[in-house]
Amino acid sequence: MDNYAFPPHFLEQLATEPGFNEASFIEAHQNNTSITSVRLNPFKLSPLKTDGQVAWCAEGRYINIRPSFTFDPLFHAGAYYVQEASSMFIAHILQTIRPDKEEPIKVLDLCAAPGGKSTLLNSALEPADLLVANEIIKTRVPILTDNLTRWGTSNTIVTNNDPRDFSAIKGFFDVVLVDAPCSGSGMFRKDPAAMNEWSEANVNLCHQRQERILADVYPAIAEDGYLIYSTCSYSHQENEDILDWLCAEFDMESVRIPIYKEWGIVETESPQQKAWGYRFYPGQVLGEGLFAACLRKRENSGGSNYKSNAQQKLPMKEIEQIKTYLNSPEDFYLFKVAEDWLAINREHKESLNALHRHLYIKKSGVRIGKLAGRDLIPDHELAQSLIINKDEFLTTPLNKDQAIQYLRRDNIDITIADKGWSLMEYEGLALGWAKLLPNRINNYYPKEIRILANAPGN
Ligand SMILES: C[S@@+](CC[C@H](N)C(=O)[O-])C[C@H]1O[C@@H](n2cnc3c(N)ncnc32)[C@H](O)[C@@H]1O
Repeated sequence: MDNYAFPPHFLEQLATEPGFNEASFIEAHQNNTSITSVRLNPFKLSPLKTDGQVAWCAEGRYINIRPSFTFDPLFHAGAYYVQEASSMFIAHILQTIRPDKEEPIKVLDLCAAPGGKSTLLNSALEPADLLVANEIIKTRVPILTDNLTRWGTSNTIVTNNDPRDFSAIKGFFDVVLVDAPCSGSGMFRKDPAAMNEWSEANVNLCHQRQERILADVYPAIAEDGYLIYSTCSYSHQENEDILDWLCAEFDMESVRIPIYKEWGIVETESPQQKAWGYRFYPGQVLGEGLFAACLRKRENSGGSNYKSNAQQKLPMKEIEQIKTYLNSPEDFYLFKVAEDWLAINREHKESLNALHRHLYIKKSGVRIGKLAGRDLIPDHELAQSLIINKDEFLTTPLNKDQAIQYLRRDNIDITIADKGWSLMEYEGLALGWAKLLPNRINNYYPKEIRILANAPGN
């Protein structure tokens, strides 16, 4: 942090926050030891070596020495997501409000790219639950879809909409996460240059935008449904003041989240409505700055009947063929978008139809591929999914060097005798497809996500 200093008045304001420890906060920002953490994919077990447990998230792990994730095939296979530890607290909130998983729920992650909290939420959901991950900025949608594709589940829909578009689907979601765009002071340690860009004027602008986003999405929350609100800012205006505004403006009650003292998280109360919030300060927690809170909606915003049995007419013969590529095909609703076949958990057919009427859908369930006569041209999503019936395809195990060659779309140093579409695997996890031919291998790893960087040390 040598060439950077906290913005004027920043520390004075923070010093007035109950539970804030100024000395440990300054030290955590000066000693330059950044903390690396990852979250394991519960659906894709791997031999990743880690060094410690994140206290508030079962799948969260610390890593002492930050490796090059770009050059780890397990990362590309979706075995884990590199995520700052404090953010993983959102899973603890979800578990608190949903202790049993009897009734399926619909969850919206409204500000979702690049997908850290979407994959976090998704890990805690069952196939019969639905996750809609939305991102307003079009250019940020591909990273979100790529990360969800790697995660492998088939109960997600990705949309590219403004929050106001969700006001049309009244009472649709049982849980809405608004991980709001904010002034970002919680990331000063990871990105000290952001200190020079921070301003009180921007905090005020963020506050206004946060109110607008929340007001827009509020009708989409079901009666008795939950709003989880989070920022990576320390500013009162973006945190407790927003809770006061939500409780005053809408019929919402604050939900208290159980925490252990050893976690180092500070519980706060908003000045007027006494709504609980949870603050994470570097130096006091093993993570970066975060604010999170949970509110329950008490009113009914109305909402129409979202049932729709609209069904595409599709050739039975093709459906039967597509089913052979899936594990438990009876669990899925199969449909087509242009020439591509897709599968989503059967329970989500009506939701998909309802959302389709109001939103721009960028990904739904798993894209299986195109039929070309009696052959399938398989999609990358199918390779990385949990629903693929691997018995229908060849598999080619790769060592680490070969996996990196594959992920670069380079030629792979390997001798093969087979012919046909093959899953290219590393440590038992699929990276993507290749077509094995008698004298060469056609590498079908998607160009857009191939490794471009030079290997460390080169
Ligand atoms: C804090 S980031 C989200 C990080 C993400 N939840 C994760 O865990 O990976 C906030 C997101 O809000 C989006 N955003 C920016 N302006 C917005 C707006 N007016 N309405 C909704 N989302 C917005 C940004 O593009 C960004 O992806």
